[in-house]
Amino acid sequence: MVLQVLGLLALAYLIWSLVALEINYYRASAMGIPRIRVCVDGSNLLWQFSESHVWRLLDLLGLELGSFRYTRRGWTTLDKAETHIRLGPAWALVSPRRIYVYIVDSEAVNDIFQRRSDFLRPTEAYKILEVYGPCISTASAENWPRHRKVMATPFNENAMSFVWDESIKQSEQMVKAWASQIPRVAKDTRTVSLNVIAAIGFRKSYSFRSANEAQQEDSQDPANYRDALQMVLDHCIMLMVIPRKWLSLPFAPSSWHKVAKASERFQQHMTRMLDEEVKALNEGKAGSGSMMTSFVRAMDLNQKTGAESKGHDTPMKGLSVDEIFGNIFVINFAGHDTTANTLAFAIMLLAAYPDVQSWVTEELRQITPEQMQGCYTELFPKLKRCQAILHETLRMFAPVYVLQKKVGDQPQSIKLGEKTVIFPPKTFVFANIAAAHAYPKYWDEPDKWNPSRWVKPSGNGDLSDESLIAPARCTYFPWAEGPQNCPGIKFSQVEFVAVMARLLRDHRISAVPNPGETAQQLRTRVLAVTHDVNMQMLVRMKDADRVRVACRRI
Ligand code: HEM
Repeated sequence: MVLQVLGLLALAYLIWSLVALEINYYRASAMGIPRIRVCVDGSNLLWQFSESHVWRLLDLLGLELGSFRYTRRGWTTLDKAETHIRLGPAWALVSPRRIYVYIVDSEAVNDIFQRRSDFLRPTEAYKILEVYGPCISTASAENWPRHRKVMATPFNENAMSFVWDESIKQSEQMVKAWASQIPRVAKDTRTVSLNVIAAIGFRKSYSFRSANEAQQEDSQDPANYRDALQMVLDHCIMLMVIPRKWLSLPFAPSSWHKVAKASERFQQHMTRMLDEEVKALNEGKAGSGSMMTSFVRAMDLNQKTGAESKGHDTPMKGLSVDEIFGNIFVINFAGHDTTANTLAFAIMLLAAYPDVQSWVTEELRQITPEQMQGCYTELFPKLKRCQAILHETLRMFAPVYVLQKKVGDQPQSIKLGEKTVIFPPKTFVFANIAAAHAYPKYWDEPDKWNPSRWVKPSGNGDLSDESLIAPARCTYFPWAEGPQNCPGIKFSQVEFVAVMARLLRDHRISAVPNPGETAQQLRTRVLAVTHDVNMQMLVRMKDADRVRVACRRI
């Protein structure tokens, strides 16, 4: 009986899905762009839990299932520009639940980015980021400018000097550790990135510990800010999906208790920092200069405005305490793995291309190691080849592979070449980063990692006269574009360039060959590891440790 009811329910669900799919397919026809049907929606919870197992099985069986491949999480990173080359600069993926339009056309993408209130960020998809409170990524269209305004100070040029110096310091320690061991590249770049972001957040420098050393010290109670932050970020998916009070239930596994403890510790650190900053502010003192300082100064502005405008319906300014905590978490979350993964990809690619290392070292030999600390303003703009490594790595391995926008209750139109496309209400519109970065119309030999494509030679052989090439608008947008772009652009650029400069000035990275492996086979193996990625939240290598890397002084 129970089985019969379940069977009937499953059948009813199937029929309902097919009908909904056909209705959406028909609605999408009004746009006049190519359409592809998929029987299951990527946001379906049951599918999200089973997706990786289903795909593991299908991969094992070697089955190619036509449009079903568009149900794999992060399929765009595998597809790159292939579907756009076949179907054109815009096409629709239609599921029983929604219509998703993928766009690669640079003018249309730019239009979408500029029209923030027509093409909304689907904040409901980001709600899980509210581990410590509401934040910029989940703010409504009206509230978002208030969050964004407060972000200006922690990312100003003063802060960038600090990012530069801390990144040089961390990479110095990393290179020293690497000289005496086989480094674990992806883990160690995470540590560098974590230490830099923790130093900015807490205005305190932490020593670099390589992954090999850190394995031996695994504390149950991460007492300091950095260790608590590390545990929180390492288990952020768990913290996003399981409420903290469940993690500390008596019968929960001890690993859950550990994560709950770290999360509580992190909150305690933020509360203490907040109290200290409020005290400093009330005493007319300068504060620590950390992110918290600027957030608290903005909070004071809010309180002041609130007091003066009693009885008026003045919109809130600055951030509430919950929003401060929420934003500190989201900045750490958004800034940590994005930069760390990009560094890891770049180091692996450099190991595959020794000639590119020589090219960069040529630039770096113009400065001495002693010149690096305290010289952000002078050095960063000079190091164009180091910046080129970053851009070319992000072109091929952007951590965020699509940018999601959503049409509200009114239809919206965009120009697509000569044509006008009208998106029905509630359509999801995706600016396809992975495709734009691999689109042959925008890039020569898009599959080739070639950092020199970013540098215009000087003509007189003088490296200081070289310049960086700016690609056409919205053909390259790893940090998004327009008003809602990434506030951490400069932060990540400065950190990346500082690490490259310190690493490549006096050292060479190489991949250790397996017995009997030729140089060509080795390069092919390293490149295969960089392309074997997983897309849980961001693009990252599944297992960078499959390539043993050596770092030697030159
Ligand atoms: C290579 C490094 C990075 C890349 C490729 C990157 C990329 C992006 C992208 C594509 C977005 C827009 C997401 C969306 O609209 O859905 C974004 C937003 C954001 N990023 Fe980054 N990011 C990087 C580094 C950083 C760093 C270092 C920080 C901070 C320290 C940071 C903080 C943020 C924040 C707070 C947002 C939300 C902004 C808003 O909602 O207005 N990012 N990032």
